[in-house]
Amino acid sequence: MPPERLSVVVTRRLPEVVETRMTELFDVSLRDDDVPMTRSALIEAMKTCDVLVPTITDQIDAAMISGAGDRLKLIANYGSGVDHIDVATARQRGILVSNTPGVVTEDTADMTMALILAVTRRIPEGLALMQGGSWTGWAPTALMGGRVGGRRLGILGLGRIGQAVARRAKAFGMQIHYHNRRRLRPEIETELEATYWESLDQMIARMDIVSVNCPHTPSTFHLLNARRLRLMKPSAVVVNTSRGEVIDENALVRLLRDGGIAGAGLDVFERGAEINPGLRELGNVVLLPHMGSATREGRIEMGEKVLLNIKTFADGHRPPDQVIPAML
Ligand SMILES: O=CC(=O)O
Repeated sequence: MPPERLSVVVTRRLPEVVETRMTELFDVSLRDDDVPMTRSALIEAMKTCDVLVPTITDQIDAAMISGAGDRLKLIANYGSGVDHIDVATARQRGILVSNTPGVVTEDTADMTMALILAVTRRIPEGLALMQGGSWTGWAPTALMGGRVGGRRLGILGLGRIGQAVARRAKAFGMQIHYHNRRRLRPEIETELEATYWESLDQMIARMDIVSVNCPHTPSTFHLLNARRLRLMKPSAVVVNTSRGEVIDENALVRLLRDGGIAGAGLDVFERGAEINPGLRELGNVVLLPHMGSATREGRIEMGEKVLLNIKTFADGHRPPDQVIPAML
């Protein structure tokens, strides 16, 4: 008898080639529509499948993991961040968790640069002028933004994505500064010409642009709180392509409204798609719908990573991208 195929539940629509390969390899349940599964549907699925493939739009909390069936052995997340999964409870229950790191690095760094340029060079205002048909021609003082070359960029979290941002920013002539839990090896600092700041407070008080590139964990929740945000220069700009929870969004809105900082570029929000109405009313912010890793190539590579994690597990080994609580 051929070995029984793993039963896999995928919570969202994935790129077609990924879904096709899933179907070839596993006994897979795919979605017809592309809306998040309800909590009760997820709970039901977790009682019967061997592998769950969730995304950031699924909250997989302790109660759901504790109530999962004995069959559930692997939560193979489609995405790099796993802050929506209670990894500690999964570990206690002997359920493995994996993610898709690496393949989102360059695309997310590109989007970070896009946000930095969009905010500092006022691209959305230019776009609105053109779309509104009200542009009357070149003018010496129209839509003057700030030059990025020579500006100090403070990267919060110089991991894979942070380093990719640093390489790009260096090519734009920016000065690279960073704060990280651990100082990086001297050769990396030399390659990036990056200055390390042990004190986040001291760093952000001196930066022209602050880029959030650390993951959201209990220790980075509201790392940029009201007090820290107020340390920033009034001319400074903050961009976030990581997770909304790292910034106290209400405090940020207040600060932007009062002119405490010059602008913000946000691809992620504290309450997901529930955008703080205050943010939408501000002229000095650029908002994107969490599309940092959204390239066709990247989304397929994420799927390939999920497939490899499940396949390796099915073959009796640990998934290559296993996440354990100590990593968070
Ligand atoms: O935000 C996207 C991811 O976590 O991969």
